[in-house]
Amino acid sequence: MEAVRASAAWVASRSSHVTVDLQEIEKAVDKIQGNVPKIEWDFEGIHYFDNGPLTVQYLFVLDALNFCFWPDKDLSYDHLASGLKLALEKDKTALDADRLQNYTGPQLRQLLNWPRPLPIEEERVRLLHEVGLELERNFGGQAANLVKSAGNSAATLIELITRHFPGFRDHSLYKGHQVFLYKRAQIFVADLWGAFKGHNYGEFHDINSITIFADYIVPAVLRELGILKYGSNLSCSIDSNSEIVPGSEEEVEIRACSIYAVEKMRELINKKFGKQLLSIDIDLWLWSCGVQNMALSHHRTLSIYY
Ligand SMILES: Nc1nc2c(c(CN[C@H]3C=C[C@H](O)[C@@H]3O)cn2[C@@H]2O[C@H](COP(=O)(O)O)[C@@H](O)[C@H]2O)c(=O)[nH]1
Repeated sequence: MEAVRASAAWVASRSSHVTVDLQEIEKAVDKIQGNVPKIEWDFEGIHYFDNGPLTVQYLFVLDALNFCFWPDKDLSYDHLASGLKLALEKDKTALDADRLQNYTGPQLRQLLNWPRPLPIEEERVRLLHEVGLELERNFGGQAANLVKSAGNSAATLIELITRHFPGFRDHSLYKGHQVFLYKRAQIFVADLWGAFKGHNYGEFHDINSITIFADYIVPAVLRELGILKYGSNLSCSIDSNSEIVPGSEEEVEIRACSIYAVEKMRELINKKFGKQLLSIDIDLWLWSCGVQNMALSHHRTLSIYY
C-alpha cells in the first residue's frame, strides 16, 4: 500500500495540529526491547469462522460496517462482530448478496439484535446494498470470489475493493493533495490473514505492505504514549468530546500521523532488533490496549470510513 504509506508521510511532514515525536517512538521501542506483545486475531472470541467462503462473506460484510460506534455509548465493534456471527449461525443465508441488497434499517438492527437505531444507520444500510449489488454483478455474489481474483496479493485485493466498492474509498484531500487511508479495505485483508492464519483465503505474499488501520482508538493510544502530540486547540476539542469535522486538517493529520508513526516504529524495531514485524502486529497490540482502557479520550468524527 505504497499510496497509503507515501501520502501519510506527506501529511506528517506538513502537519501543524499533530506532531510525531520520534524520540518517544525510540523510548517506547527500547522499553519493550522490540518485543511487541503478540495478540491473537479474535482474542475476544467474537467472530464467525468456519474455514470456508462463508467466513469471507462474513468478514467482508463486517468490514463494510466496521465504523463509527462511539455515538452510541453502549455500542462497540464487539456487538457488530458477534451480532453478525449469531445471525449467520441462525441462518446461513443471512449475508447472501440478494439479502444484503434488501435490508432496511430496522431489519439490520434486528439482525444485530440492537434495540435502537444504529449510528449513521442510513449509510450502513446503503453500504450493505452496495456490497450486495456489486458482489452479485461482478463476483457471483461471493466475497470469496473477490478474494480469489486478487491472486494472493494484498495490494491487488485492496485495489479491487476500492475500484468496485465506492464505500471503501477512504481518502481525503489535504492541502490540495489526495491522501489515501483505506482503513476498512486494509482491515479486511488483515482479518482474512488473521482468521485463516495466512493460508487459503488468508494467504498474501505481500502482507507486509499493509499499514495500520487509522481508526479512532490507535491514535488515542499513540497520544497516551506521547508519540503523537496535539496542539492546544485540538487537545481541548478532543478532551471535551467536541466533534472533529470529517476532512478537516485536524482529522487527516490525526489519522495520517498515526500511520506514519507506526511505520517509523516498525522500521526502528526491525532495524534495531533484526525482526520482520508487520504493521498489523503493532496495530493489533495498540488497538487491544486502547479498547481495554475505558478512560482514553479519542477523537470523534462522524465518518463511514472508521
Ligand atoms: N486499528 C484498528 N481498529 C479496529 C480494529 C478492530 C477490530 N479488529 C479485529 C481484528 C482482530 C481482533 O480480534 C479484532 O476484533 C476494530 N477497529 C476500530 O476500532 C473502533 C471501534 O472501537 P470501539 O468503539 O471501542 O468498539 C472503530 O473505529 C473500529 O473500526 C483493529 O483491529 N485495529
